Parts: sequence; structure tokens; C-alpha cells
Amino acid sequence: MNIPRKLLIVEDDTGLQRQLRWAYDGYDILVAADRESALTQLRAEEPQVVTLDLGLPPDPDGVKEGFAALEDIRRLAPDTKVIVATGHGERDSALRAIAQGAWDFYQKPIDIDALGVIVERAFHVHAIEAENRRLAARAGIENPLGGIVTASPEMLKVTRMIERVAGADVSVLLLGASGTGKEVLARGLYEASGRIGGFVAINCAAIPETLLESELFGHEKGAFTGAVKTTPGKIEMAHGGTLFLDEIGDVPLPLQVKLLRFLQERVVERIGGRKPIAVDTRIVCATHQDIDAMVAEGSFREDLYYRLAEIVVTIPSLAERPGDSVLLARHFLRHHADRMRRPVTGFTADALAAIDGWGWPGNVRELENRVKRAVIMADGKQVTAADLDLSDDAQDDPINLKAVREAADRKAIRHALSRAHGNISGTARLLGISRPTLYDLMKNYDLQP
Ligand SMILES: Nc1ncnc2c1ncn2[C@@H]1O[C@H](COP(=O)(O)OP(=O)(O)OP(=O)(O)O)[C@@H](O)[C@H]1O
Repeated sequence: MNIPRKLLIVEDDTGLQRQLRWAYDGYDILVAADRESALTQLRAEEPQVVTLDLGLPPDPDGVKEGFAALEDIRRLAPDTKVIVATGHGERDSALRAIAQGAWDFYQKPIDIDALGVIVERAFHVHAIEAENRRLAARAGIENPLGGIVTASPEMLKVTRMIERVAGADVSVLLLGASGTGKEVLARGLYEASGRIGGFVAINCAAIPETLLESELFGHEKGAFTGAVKTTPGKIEMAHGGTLFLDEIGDVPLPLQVKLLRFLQERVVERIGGRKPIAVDTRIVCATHQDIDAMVAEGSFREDLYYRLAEIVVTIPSLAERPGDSVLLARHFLRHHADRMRRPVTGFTADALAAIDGWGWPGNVRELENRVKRAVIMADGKQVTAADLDLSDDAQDDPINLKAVREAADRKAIRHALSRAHGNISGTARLLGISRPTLYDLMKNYDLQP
């Protein structure tokens, strides 16, 4: 099957538009003069490659609108190759664009031949990646759900459960430590649900308490000082789609009441508004906190908990998914080496051993960050344990079985203690052992909470 090769040119200068439109054979050329129309074309035509002028209206002399467009494209179509055009001497913008996921850049004034080479290479790499994704999907190891990479039975169980509940109209609570992939799973659930509306995410911990209400419920113009225009809330924006409330445990009690009322009546009222607005949305929420304990101590409303947690999915930490750290490390290495165009192709044996042996307290996010940094730091084609900053740990590895077990116990207990903020019951639960067993182990190893 011959797939048409579509190139979207985002450029506000009509002269340049015309020049570029006729410069290349072999592509279907699409043109957009601003962010809005670029996104419309992106949705409708799904071009494989985009050239993006960073100076777009209403900010043709700056880069603000161009970066906003880049972010939108990355979110809407992450596989698309974006080549950014910068003015002469705007090296910083070019580097920033690459860091934000642009595939390449070129400097104006345009050299048609040079740009042609970059564009052709982008199509080539896009085609190879598409083929790889197809093969990986067929192999069935990667992508069981959205972008999830896993081969561990524990995590596959989670992805299957999410696929199963995706189509049902139930609220889902995802429990897992920071960086375990709660947001990826929430997106996977949304994609598998087939709901036509969008996926709207809000991190309740990242927004100051005073602004959270307005962020969730919206406000009318003049509702409070600074409310210069009427703004719909995130709940309203998720109408017809899925609302992802990340860090739900951080919602303060007064707002919990308001959230509960929304869940019961399925209408919202903007701050300062008098008219109830009906909203039909699927709720998915997540937290890294011990929400059962919060309910028990009264800092999280029980009635709200039961509304939000019709299905509870517990996501295992990376340390609880044997084999996944190496699989994910390889995945992130390929991804970042390609994205940053670094000639790094794999890991040394000591790096793989260190990855496998590390406790990964920061889970997948920590792993991705370390691999990304190592891809930048590596001198040769292979990433070493030192590049990953894991070498000390690997060297300290004891060699007799008793000592290995003790070291593993200590490491697991320390990680669990820090994850449960020193709470003994929480730590025992994370480790899957009883409280007395945990006390004994801590006494033996002289560990403090
Ligand atoms: N199984 C996975 N396969 C591929 N990428 C993953 C996987 N799990 C997590 N990631 C990646 O790891 C990073 C962290 O994941 P995510 O943001 O979903 O974690 P989280 O549990 O929501 O974290 P936090 O609680 O800190 O917000 C993201 O970049 C995500 O794409």
C-alpha cells in the first residue's frame, strides 16, 4: 500500500508559502498560516512531517506562538516529525525547540536544497518508526495499552484490567507511587474507552488551593478580583470525554464537598455563575497517598471516596515488575538517542546489571531521566553504569547469598519506608508482610523508620 507523504508547512509569510509549496516534488503539500489552522490540518490530514516557523501571528516577531504550536503538535500527534524554522542567530530557540521534541531545525533564510534534505530524512525516519511500531505491536510485548511498555505479568494484569473497565461507565481510582505511570494508564484507559470528547488532566497537587476551585469549576467574568473574563473549568471542558484528577488526595476538604455534589448531580456551577451546567464526563483519578488511611483519619471524605473508587487499580512499583527496568531502559535509550540524534545504541553489561539491581525509588520517571541523561553523557556507543550514575551501587554488590539477601531486604525496606513516609503499617503493606515481621526485620538490620 502506498501511503501518501504529506508535508504541512506552517508559515505566515505568503511569499515563502508560495516558494515552499512549489519547491518539492513527491509530497502532498499542505499550508497553514497560524497555529489554529495548523492544528486543523494536523487533525484532518495527519501529515508525517511539519515545518514550523516559530514566528507566527499574533506574535510574528517572537517565538511564543510557535512554541505553543510545537507543544500542541507534540501532544496531538507525537509521532509527527516537526522541523522548526528560526531566524538568523536564534540558536537558543532552536535548541529549546529540540529539547521540547522538535525533530530538527533550520535557520532562515531558507535554502531550499538544504531544507529538502532534512525533510526527506524526516519522512524516511518516520516511515521506519511506523514500521517498528507495527512490528512491536505484532510481537505483543510493547504497547498492550497506549504507550505502556511492559513484559511483567503484574503490570500486564493491570493493563488488562484497565482495558476491561474502559468501556464501562464506572469511576476508576489508580493507586501507585510517584512515577509508576498513573497518567499513562489514565490516558490508555481514555483511549480504550472510545469516548469522543477529549482527555482533560488536572494535577490537584500542583495548583494552589485558592486557584483549584476556579480551575475545576470555572468562573464568570467579575466573580473575583482578576476574573477578567468568563472561563470554563476543567470539569466542563471534559464534557463527553474523560476527566483525569491526578493527586486527588491533595484536594482540600471544602472542595471535596463541591466535587461530591458534582458527582451526585452531574452539574457544575461556575464561581459567580447562577446557571447549572450539565456535564457528562468519565472520572479517573489517581494518588500516591495512602487514601484508605486518609479516609480513616478524616482528611478525605468517605462518601467521595466511594464515588471516585468504583474500581480501584493498584499499580506495582517498578521494583515489583521483574525484568521491566531493563526493557524500559532499552526503550528509553532508543527513543532519546533517536530524538537527540546521538549515536548511542545500547548498554554495557555492567550498566544492565546495575539497572536490574537498582531499587528505582522514583520508578519509571527516575529510570527515564537517568537514561536520558546517560544518552547525553555517554562517550561511546554504549551507555555504562557510570553514565547512569549507578556504578557505586553495582560495585558495592556483596557476593555471598546471605549478604545479597540482606542488602536486598535493606534496600526494599528503606524504599518502602520512604514511600510510606515512615508509617509502619503503610510500609508493611507495601512490602506485603505483616507489621510484626517488619518490626523484626528492622530490629535485625538496625533500621529506623
Ligand atoms: N510502562 C511504561 N511504559 C512507557 N513509559 C512509561 C511507562 N510508565 C511510565 N512511563 C513514562 O514515565 C513517566 C512517568 O509516568 P507518569 O507521569 O504516568 O507517572 P505518574 O505515576 O503519573 O507520576 P506522578 O505521580 O509523579 O505524576 C512518563 O514520561 C511516562 O511516559
